[in-house]
Amino acid sequence: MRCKFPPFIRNLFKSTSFWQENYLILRELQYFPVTVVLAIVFALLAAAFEGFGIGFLLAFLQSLVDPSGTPFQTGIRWFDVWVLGINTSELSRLYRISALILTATWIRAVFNYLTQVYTEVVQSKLVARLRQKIFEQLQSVSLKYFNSTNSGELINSITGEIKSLKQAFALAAFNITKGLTLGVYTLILFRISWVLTVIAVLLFSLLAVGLSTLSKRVREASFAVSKANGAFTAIAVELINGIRTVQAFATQDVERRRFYQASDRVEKATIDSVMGLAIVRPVAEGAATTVLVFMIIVAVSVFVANGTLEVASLLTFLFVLFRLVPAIHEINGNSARLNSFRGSIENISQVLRTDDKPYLLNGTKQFSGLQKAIEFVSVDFGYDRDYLVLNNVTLTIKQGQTTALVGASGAGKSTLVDLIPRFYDPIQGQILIDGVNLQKFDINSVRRKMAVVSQDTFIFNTSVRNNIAYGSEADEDAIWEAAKLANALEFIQQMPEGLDTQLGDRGVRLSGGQRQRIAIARALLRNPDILILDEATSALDSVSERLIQESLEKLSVGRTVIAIAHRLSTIIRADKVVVLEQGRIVEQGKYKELLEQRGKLWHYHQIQHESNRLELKSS
Ligand SMILES: Nc1ncnc2c1ncn2[C@@H]1O[C@H](COP(=O)(O)OP(=O)(O)OP(=O)(O)O)[C@@H](O)[C@H]1O
Repeated sequence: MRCKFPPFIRNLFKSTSFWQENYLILRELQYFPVTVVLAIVFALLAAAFEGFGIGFLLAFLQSLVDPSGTPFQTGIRWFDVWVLGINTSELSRLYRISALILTATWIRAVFNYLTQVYTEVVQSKLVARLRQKIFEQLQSVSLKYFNSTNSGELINSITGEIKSLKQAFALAAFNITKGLTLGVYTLILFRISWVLTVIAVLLFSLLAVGLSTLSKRVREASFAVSKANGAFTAIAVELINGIRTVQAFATQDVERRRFYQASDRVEKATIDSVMGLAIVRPVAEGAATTVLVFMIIVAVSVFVANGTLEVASLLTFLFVLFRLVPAIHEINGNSARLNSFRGSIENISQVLRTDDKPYLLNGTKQFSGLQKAIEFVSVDFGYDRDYLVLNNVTLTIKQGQTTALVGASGAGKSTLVDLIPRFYDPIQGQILIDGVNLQKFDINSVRRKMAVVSQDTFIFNTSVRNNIAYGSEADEDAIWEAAKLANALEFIQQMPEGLDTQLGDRGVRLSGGQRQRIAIARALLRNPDILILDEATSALDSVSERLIQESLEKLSVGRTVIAIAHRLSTIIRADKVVVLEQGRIVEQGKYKELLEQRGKLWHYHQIQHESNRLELKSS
């Protein structure tokens, strides 16, 4: 079981604006609290030992400058006597202090190492969790979201932006550990001379305020970098996916321009961001060194001159200050770089946000199989609220029957079918399964009883075997049997490695007809209750068509079939034909009856009959 931070710690975090800005990312840290706490504890210990080292250095300098003076003491009796040896000789004390400085330094080095290791572990765990979180987000969000989101931009978020976020986290972790050391330095300075420390803190704070204005520019530029990267990835993905079309249309010049422009925009945005970033470091270094020199002058000319500061203390003060200034440089530089990653952090937060995305509210009822019918009751649907693609659709799809959908391109056939696996939900009306609202069902239990066969079926870049068995745990024999029933046996056997042949990206190594037969074999293994057939629109040769038709008939036996038909010849035997026109059902009934009515179906029939006749004549 995973343990989380106690509620009071979570509430403490939640109230800060930093937390609110980064909440969606930082909240993932709660899933590995032990690692986070260990990283912080090691960082604290490293800082503490840095402090001890410097404390002992002060003792060392005091012993050097004033060997006969009062020996350095911590106030802890046993430590002062046994470890510091306050009752021993000057030389022995010097050796003991040197040994302590060395011990503190080595222990600090070990804790520094552990801090680094643990922050790396936290980073990697955080990034892994964020990737999983994005996966879960993309799985749970409704398909509507993908209609309005560019896949290239999402790819950029999962790859590039996540990588930047990891870098950002590394910088933040570094700053926190350095910040702790800085805190220890300030405490030491405070002990040596509080007046000088107050002056130093004031001056460095002023410096930090000045630098934050510069950092703001970097932060803004980072948003432009993220945006340009997203747009560039989108164009690159589109170019690769559409390479055949680009070459076929000889539009390489247009695409080159688009690609180069997007690439130029990334370059420009990155240069802008880097320019802003580059200013911060030299300005910070120059200003900090000025403060440092000013502090030395004040310390020597005022505090040492009037005797309020011993030479040993001054030396330690300056030593700490010399260590402090580069630490401040690093923190400032890192903060500026961190700002240059703000765009990426914002980008990931945007993907993870749940309040601005459409979600499918899942039901709990388990679907065990269709008993009576799927009913559409006065269903309205539109991808945009102001344009209905389905208008007042009322339809009964009876169990065990074949229902065919016919209509012109764009009439809404695919959309109607997409509402059954709840890719989208109706805007008005409802869909009932055996009299129960579809939304009451656990949607995966419904989807598991469904299969879709179309020429667009997605083929994964893996073997024929894995593509056929996709979503089922079928054994070798069952896969061969499905391939045989799907009339895919012959071409699979002819492939160089049979079932183990890799099908390439999106199945590029398959013909349209072969792809469809793989889809049929896949559907057969799934043994679906409800089968959706989206007939191929592209022309297949008559042998392929016959093979596919034959295997579809085998697949359809005993199932509830919803077929989107483009060729009327394939649906003559359907139990019901539904004619859609501009999202409305204009006719439904048996094929023969509808023809006799001489309505819309008859009209389509005439057109197809005529074109078939012309085709025959020309051949
Ligand atoms: N994802 C989408 N986002 C926005 N509009 C869409 C989307 N898919 C389809 N449409 C629109 O919805 C309408 C119906 O499309 P649909 O794909 O359902 O028609 P169809 O009858 O299946 O057409 P075809 O026979 O050409 O496949 C069309 O006007 C189409 O532009």
